[in-house]
Amino acid sequence: MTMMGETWSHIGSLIATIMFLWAMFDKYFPDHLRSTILSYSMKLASFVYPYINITFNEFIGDSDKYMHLKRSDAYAAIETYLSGKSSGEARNLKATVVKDSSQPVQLSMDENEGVTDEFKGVKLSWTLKKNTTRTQSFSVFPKIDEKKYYKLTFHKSYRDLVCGTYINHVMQKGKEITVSNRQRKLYTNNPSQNWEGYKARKWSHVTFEHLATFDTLAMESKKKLGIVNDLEKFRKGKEYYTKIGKAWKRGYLLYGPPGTGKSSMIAAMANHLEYDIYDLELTTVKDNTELRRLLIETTGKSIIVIEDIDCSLDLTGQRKKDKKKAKDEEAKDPISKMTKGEEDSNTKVTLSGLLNFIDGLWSAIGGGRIIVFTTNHVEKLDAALIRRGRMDKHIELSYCGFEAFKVLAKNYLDVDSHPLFVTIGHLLEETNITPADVAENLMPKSLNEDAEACLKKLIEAIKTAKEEATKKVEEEARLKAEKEENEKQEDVKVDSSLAKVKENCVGVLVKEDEALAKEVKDNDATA
Ligand SMILES: Nc1ncnc2c1ncn2[C@@H]1O[C@H](COP(=O)(O)OP(=O)(O)OP(=O)(O)O)[C@@H](O)[C@H]1O
Ligand SMILES: [Mg+2]
Repeated sequence: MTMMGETWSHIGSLIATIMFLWAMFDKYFPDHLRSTILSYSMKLASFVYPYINITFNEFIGDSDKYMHLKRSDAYAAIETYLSGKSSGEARNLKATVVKDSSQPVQLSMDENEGVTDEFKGVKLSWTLKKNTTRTQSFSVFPKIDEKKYYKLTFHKSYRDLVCGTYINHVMQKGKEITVSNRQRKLYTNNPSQNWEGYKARKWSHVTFEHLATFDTLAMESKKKLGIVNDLEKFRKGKEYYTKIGKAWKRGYLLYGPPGTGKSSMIAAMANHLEYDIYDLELTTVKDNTELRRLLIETTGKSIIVIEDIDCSLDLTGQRKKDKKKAKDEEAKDPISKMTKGEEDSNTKVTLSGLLNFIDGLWSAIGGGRIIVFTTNHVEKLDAALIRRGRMDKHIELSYCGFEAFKVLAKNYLDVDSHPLFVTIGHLLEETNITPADVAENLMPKSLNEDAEACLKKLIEAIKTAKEEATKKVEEEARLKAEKEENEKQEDVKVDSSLAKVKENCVGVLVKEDEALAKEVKDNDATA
């Protein structure tokens, strides 16, 4: 279609141009005849060449001002969309190195090559063209100006389909391919003393390569499905959030004992949504201003994580502690404290600072953002920090149940069932053991260790954990009883000393009374 189309295009254009010029410049043509000829020349051109061409330039903007030229998003999307088709069809290909992509070398068709595409049964043709013009510049050598563009050619009867649906489809698919090829990043914040200077950055990043997914995550399937659905709703909810006038963000609080999968779940979320992760280490953030500067630099489609929020900062006690410290210091040096006290509250990341940024305007910039806090001690957190609306979903990651064990057995040993599963099921009902410990025991330590050996190893580990837990409970009960006994004895001691004191007091009082009575008697006698 391309070669033939090109030929007919030229013939059609030539005939139409001749007729057009003839009608335009022949002064003997009356006006009405001239317009009839013009209309017929267009129809003839369209009959000879019934195709429509659309061009997409590589650069958009003011071509006289190179600084103002911008690579067109549409061109980039078309290039990505066609890259798969080009490598199969085109004979001359061009290889480009793409940074931060899972496919670092992208193949696209070279200039003057063409590929065909099919959409809803309609055939379309794409060609890559280049216009080269020479412009005189101040330099001795003329400047060569190259303009590349994609040309889309299709039959005129599909104008509505192509303009209405196909072009959008190409843009969307192109962007989707870019996103799926893009390697995701794990960012960590740099201490602020490294923010200034050449190439200084607030965030450093590495390629995010955690392999955890919701399939490998061990937890009850119903709970897992609930979380996946919630994430899906969020991902597709851009319009909904816009409609209700809320920033497109969602907060998750993950809580539970160490080794129950909080960090693994964050990785699974990022892999599911194909989002980047910003791992925010709050202890290295000096104050609220720094926190704001860091958050403003985060991009959309990302998960901002603050792990162990209760340890990162004493968020609840911070203000109380500051006040106490301020009071003590003020007592020692009242004058200097007048200013220093105020300074203190500004030189820390405070709970209210953190809340402001979670709710703040920055979160509305760009694409969707997820904020995740993790903690081992949910009871320690300030209610304001985790109230619904800030942390929309609270997810408890808990000890390993039978369902979670089955996921781990499948992951680590590739077994769906085994006679030992029954024993393990009973033991797990009675024992608190983390998925991390179960996983550790299920992992074969040598080539000779088969599934059964690993399951037996796990049974032993659960039994040991059970015994240790029983011992711990007994020890705790013993300590409690001991403490109570000590307290009782203390009480008895206190009571007896109180009684002695009372006795002494009574003795003293009686003596005083007797002395007083004697004095009165003596006085009376003298009188
Ligand atoms: N629910 C789980 N599903 C699958 N693997 C798990 C799960 N929980 C723990 N693991 C395994 O244990 C390891 C430690 O888990 P993870 O780091 O996610 O725990 P955590 O809850 O974040 O612990 P901490 O509170 O100490 O940060 C993981 O690398 C993973 O192999
Ligand atoms: Mg963790």
